[in-house]
Amino acid sequence: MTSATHPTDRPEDHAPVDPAATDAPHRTSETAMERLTSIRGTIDNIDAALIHLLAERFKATQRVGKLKAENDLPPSDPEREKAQIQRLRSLAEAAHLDPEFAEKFLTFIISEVIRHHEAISEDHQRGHDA
Ligand SMILES: C=C(O[C@@H]1C=C(C(=O)O)C=C[C@H]1O)C(=O)O
Repeated sequence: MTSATHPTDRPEDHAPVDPAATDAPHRTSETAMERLTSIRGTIDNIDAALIHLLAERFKATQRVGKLKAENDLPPSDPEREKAQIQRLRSLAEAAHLDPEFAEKFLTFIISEVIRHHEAISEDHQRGHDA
């Protein structure tokens, strides 16, 4: 590979998000506690972003759950899940994240989504039976 434009070789796939994550020489005047506090600030921001992203994802999957219930579609779609797992595993590899962890994380989220879809479907059925 000669160029840096290959999808798995972009600089953003490798650059640390947090400049404080490196041991750059200009940071040596800081105490260890100052560095810890600074890095923890970054961790807190990332955790907040994860919560907001998950909230948006669940809003979208709730819409899918309603659509499926109204159209008699099953709560889960194993083929779609297989494709998502493959995609996230390769994104994880490119980002130097453990693909096993990425798969477990996605599987955990999807299992919660399916639980919601089953509940939406049962509610929908009950509404029609009443
Ligand atoms: C959201 C859907 O429903 C389920 C949940 C999925 C998910 O959380 O990504 C994927 C597939 C389905 O098992 C869907 O079918 O797209």
